Amino acid sequence: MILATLVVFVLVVIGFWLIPRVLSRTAVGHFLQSMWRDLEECFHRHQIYKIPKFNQQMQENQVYRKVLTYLNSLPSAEDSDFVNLLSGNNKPNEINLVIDSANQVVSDTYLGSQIFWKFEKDCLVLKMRRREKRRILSSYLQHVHNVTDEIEQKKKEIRLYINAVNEPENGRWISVPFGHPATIDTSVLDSDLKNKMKSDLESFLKSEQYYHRLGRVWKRSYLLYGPSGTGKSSFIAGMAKFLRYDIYDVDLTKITNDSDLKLLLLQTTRRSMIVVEDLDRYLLDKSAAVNLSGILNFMDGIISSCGEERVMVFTVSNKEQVDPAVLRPGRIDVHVHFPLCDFPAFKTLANSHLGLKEHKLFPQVEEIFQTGASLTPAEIGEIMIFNRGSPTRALKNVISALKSNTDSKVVPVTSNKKEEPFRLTHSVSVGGALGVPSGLLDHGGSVGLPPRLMHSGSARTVEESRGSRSFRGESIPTVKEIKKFYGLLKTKTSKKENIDKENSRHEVSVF
Ligand SMILES: Nc1ncnc2c1ncn2[C@@H]1O[C@H](COP(=O)(O)OP(=O)(O)OP(=O)(O)O)[C@@H](O)[C@H]1O
Ligand SMILES: [Mg+2]
Repeated sequence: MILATLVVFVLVVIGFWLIPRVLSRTAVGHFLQSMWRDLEECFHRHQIYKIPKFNQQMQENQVYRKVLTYLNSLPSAEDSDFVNLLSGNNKPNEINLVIDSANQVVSDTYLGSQIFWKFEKDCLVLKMRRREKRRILSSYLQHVHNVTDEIEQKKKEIRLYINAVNEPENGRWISVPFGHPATIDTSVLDSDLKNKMKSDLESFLKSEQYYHRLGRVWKRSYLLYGPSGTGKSSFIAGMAKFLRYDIYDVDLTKITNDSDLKLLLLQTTRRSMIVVEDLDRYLLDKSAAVNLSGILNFMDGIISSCGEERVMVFTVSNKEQVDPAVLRPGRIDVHVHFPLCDFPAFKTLANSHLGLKEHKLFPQVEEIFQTGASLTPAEIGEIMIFNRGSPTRALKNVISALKSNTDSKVVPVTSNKKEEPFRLTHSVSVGGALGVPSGLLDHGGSVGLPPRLMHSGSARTVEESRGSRSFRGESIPTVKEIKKFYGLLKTKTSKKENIDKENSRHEVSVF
């Protein structure tokens, strides 16, 4: 008797444990579940909303499109009975799951409430409990809108816009897909600084409500400053990719007057990055079509006249030469300094360009950096790329170029400007002074330099060739020569080079 009771008890326990598991994995279970759900819903009054595919003018209803995108992103979409597998629009290798629209019901949960979406012919039907609609309807629709926006933003192809001469058919901007490979992570900068920039951009993206609560327009401005070839433009590419914003690259030399500049800005879209490169050089040009007040109006005016969700980025070689009115808090929110290469940056470049984590020549390189020698990351990067077949030769050439830089150094241009007290400034300084080793080139000094650079100025000296540094009778390339050789030089205008080379500090100042 006791044994029989025990057996029954064990069977009951197993039954209770087993049956739900079996049911949850079988079609019978699925059927029973949906029956139960329908039965439960029978006891509630429901509110139905229809979202037609087309509006009264037979144009696509944007709400329908957004809801469809939202539904396809739900985890329950994957579990729905019929799912189509479709290739991506511009990416044939990508496979997307898309709910088959034939009479399917997709359920969603929001703030603890069950919501049902039904696909009908040319419309979507939203069903929710009537007593809950007041509590959740508007915030649920806002949630659908936000999620869809985020998905579309992620999928969006970034475009680069450049201002052309006015063409009535094409407008002021000509655009191309933006395929620059640089990211914030590939920039050789102090990692703390990169993280600060990322979190600054991230918090900007999430701050719409915050800005509006303060009565401020949702926008942020950045000043990237540092010598030519320190990675400012590449960083802009990284920022745009991080934000997934289009870039509007304003070429001020094509602007005819102040109102022309304003009109140009009116034709930009939200969620875009407006970039003005080399602002210092433009402001110094007395024949420029737009003067300082025009630029200030442009910096402020964009906010009110062209909408929100904009990031503005200005680059300058030398911040000291820019009128303080341009840089004041409110016009520029964040200052980012792009320094010359220091030893840690050199090691990062050696790792990424040559695959070197350590090398017997590193101590020599470090010593030379400690003497105060430095080159731009662009200069060091190009030497490494050119010699990537032989890391040792690459390092020897870097050492030679650094040595020549120390030899040809004039009195450092230093700034006495004091930081304003309320700035949050992050600094990483480059250190000391040590001797430079000799006899580092194994194949006659310039082996390993790009061929164009080997004979470009071999007979010239520093005095004869402005900006070209002489080393053992051979010319060491300037960044401009290297860029020209690799087709990297912009045709715009000549650049004032390496003005504040000795000021090798990373800096982010947040106002
Ligand atoms: N900090 C850096 N990190 C990674 N790459 C860099 C860095 N600095 C320069 N480079 C490389 O050097 C080249 C030139 O850089 P970039 O054009 O971004 O410099 P820039 O500061 O904008 O110069 P300019 O003021 O002359 O416009 C690019 O190929 C870039 O990849
Ligand atoms: Mg640049």
